[in-house]
Amino acid sequence: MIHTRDLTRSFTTKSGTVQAVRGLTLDVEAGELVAFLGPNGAGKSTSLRMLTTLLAPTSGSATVAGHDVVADPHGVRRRIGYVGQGHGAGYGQRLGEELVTQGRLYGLTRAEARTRAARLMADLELEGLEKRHTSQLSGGQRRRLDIAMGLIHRPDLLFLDEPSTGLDPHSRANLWAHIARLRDDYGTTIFLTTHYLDEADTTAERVVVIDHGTVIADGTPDDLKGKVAGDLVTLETASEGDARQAAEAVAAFAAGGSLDTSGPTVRLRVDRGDSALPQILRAADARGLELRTVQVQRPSLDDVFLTLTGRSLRESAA
Ligand SMILES: Nc1ncnc2c1ncn2[C@@H]1O[C@H](COP(=O)(O)OP(=O)(O)OP(=O)(O)O)[C@@H](O)[C@H]1O
Repeated sequence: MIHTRDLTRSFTTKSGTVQAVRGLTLDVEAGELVAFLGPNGAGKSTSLRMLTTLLAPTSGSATVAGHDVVADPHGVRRRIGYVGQGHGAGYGQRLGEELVTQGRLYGLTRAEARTRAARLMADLELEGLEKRHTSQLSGGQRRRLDIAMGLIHRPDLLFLDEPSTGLDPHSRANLWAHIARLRDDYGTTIFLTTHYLDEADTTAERVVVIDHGTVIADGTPDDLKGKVAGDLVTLETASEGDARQAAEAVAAFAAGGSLDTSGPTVRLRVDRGDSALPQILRAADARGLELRTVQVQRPSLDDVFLTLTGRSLRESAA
């Protein structure tokens, strides 16, 4: 559905050339729900703008929904929906009219546009708001209207740029449920950016992390947590001296040497907590060390992000 090879984009500014995207190579298959993550300035928007034909690449190639973004931008546009960060809907119209007008712009007949609008209003819980002016909608309703606008022509692929930003937690949860359902009910491929890693974690089955214009990680949230951050094992011993001994005993299990002690507590990252734990317990036992508590925590996607980019996405969003 999306195939890019060495896609680059640079900008010439007064102070020199900015390489916004450098060699993006990516394959997304039909029906995937992919979260595209990266710190500020990583090149997400520039990539999205190239994939949606709003910006020409400097070099490299990309086919989106079967059409080349440079040779056949109209072909791409007919098959995709794009919901940007700003609101797509105008302010003067009523919600129902807005959707029908959008459908007409995509070449649907008025009857088709009406049927489709009614269906989308039902799917996105906008029923009963048909006559409401778009300026009188809540943030969540507006965002769902934006998504309905992006879907009116039944695209195979939907790009969403920060779909849930600015919404309260309840509306965000609702919106994500809608997004996941779109994929499940219609097989729509979804490619989105977000600053909410916990939401990407629960909704997207694939996460692509970009930094400095290139992909630095690509996998399921679980893969990335295992490979990149590792599980955190916390051992609570009886004393600081015991902690030092325990640290020595278990040092060999720490992935990439990530082990620290603080007071009677030892913390280490391991590739897989479930298989490392019995070995850690045996090693402590062999030295006659008493462990008061043992905890294994799966890392969050934020831990993965921090390990990969040296920045938390929350910091970078601030
Ligand atoms: N029109 C432009 N002219 C010059 N530089 C640009 C232009 N657009 C983007 N850039 C630069 O390219 C780099 C990538 O920007 P981009 O907007 O793609 O990042 P992003 O990952 O979307 O960031 P954010 O999360 O802040 O939206 C940044 O250094 C940015 O300043």
